[in-house]
Amino acid sequence: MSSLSSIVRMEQLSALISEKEKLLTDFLASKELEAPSLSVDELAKLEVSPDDNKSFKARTELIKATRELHDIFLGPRETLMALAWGLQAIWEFKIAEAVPTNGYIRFEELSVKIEECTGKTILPFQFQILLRHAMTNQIFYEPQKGWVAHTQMSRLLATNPKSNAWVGFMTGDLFPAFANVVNAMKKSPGSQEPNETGVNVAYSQDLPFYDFVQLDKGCAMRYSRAIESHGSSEGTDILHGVVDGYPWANLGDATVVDMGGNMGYVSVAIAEVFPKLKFVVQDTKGMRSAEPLARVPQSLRDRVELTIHDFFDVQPIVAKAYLFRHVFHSFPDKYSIKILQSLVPALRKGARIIINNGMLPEPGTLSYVDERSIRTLDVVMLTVTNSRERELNDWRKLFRDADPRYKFLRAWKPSKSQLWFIEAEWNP
Ligand SMILES: C[S@@+](CC[C@H](N)C(=O)[O-])C[C@H]1O[C@@H](n2cnc3c(N)ncnc32)[C@H](O)[C@@H]1O
Repeated sequence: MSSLSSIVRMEQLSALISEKEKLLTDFLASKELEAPSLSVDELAKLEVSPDDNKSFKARTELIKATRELHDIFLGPRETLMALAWGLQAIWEFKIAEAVPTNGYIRFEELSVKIEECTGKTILPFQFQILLRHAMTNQIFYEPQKGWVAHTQMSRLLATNPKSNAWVGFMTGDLFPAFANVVNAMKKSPGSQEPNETGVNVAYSQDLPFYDFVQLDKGCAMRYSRAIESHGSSEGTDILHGVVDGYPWANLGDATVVDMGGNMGYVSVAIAEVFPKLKFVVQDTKGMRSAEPLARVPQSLRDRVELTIHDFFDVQPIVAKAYLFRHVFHSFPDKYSIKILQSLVPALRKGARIIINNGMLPEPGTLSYVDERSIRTLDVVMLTVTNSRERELNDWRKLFRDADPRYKFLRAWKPSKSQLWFIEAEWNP
């Protein structure tokens, strides 16, 4: 945050916005690319990849600077109050699905359509309350008084099952947990137990998050799709983060055990590019319904196997490498150490432990977008599992505390990824 006087700061931000905006429009013109828009008839996303170094950086600087300028003009009280309320109702009543993908619909017709599709009664005036508020956040718009149409954001909710699951999981399943994280912190100060969290207080139950999620098939499916959505978002996409980010070919003809591998989409993506690798994807029983099994493409079924294994039990499979993607941030040290110790009986000299996870930075050293993303995830982990993201030295210590025969090898961040690789070797 700048300590400059506000006028100088506003001028500085305005100059930066116009400089970066020019840089981006020149870039788009040079590549004959269109600019994105919130209108559904136009381009959804700015086509700029991390390879276009300057333009990519200009975009993240623009996101930060326009947000800061917006908040300065809006003022602190209004900025605090402008939250995206109402998204839960939009998801629950399937309102986005009821709005035509490319046309308009009246509030009255929407009411009839929702009642037909969901059996739930919402009166036109209630739609007006919810949707006109959502419109202040660019979710839907009103092309003519009394009519509703999609913007890019609302249409995504209607047409992208993973984004839809993300919104449902966050606003439906986890919203009560976020509202109760403070109660959980007051009830069990400093707890490192996975069943003393905001989720436990919110739902008055004693199960750790992952067991709780699996009690209800719908919730388990929303959760899986939501993390898949997270895994395909900017900076965490599997191709750039995992497939290109690790030298998989160096493993040769090898078996990789993907521990806590959920529906197997990470292993599938790696297997598609590295034909010498076989994958055993382990997860808990509740994650093994017919849908995940069917999602392994036929052509890969001899190399990607979805199995059931609890990683707190002794690992039965001897393999060259064990992959943990987005797993350890869900477990406080006490439990992460147990996971690493349960692996020991299967380890042979030289076996690799490959972790793909967020890494906490020194404050202020990342771009605004990347820092916001990892700090948000840190809060989510605290809310649902009493765990946290880790700094580099925390990873070294984790291996040391689990067993001194783990040799920490290296940690690196692939250039197009927000996630890091952390690698250790079994060295008895
Ligand atoms: C955050 S998700 C990560 C999934 C996947 N690796 C990815 O990168 O998207 C954590 C996964 O760990 C699984 N999990 C949680 N507890 C487990 C346990 N005790 N044994 C095996 N898997 C577990 C969950 O079911 C979930 O699929």
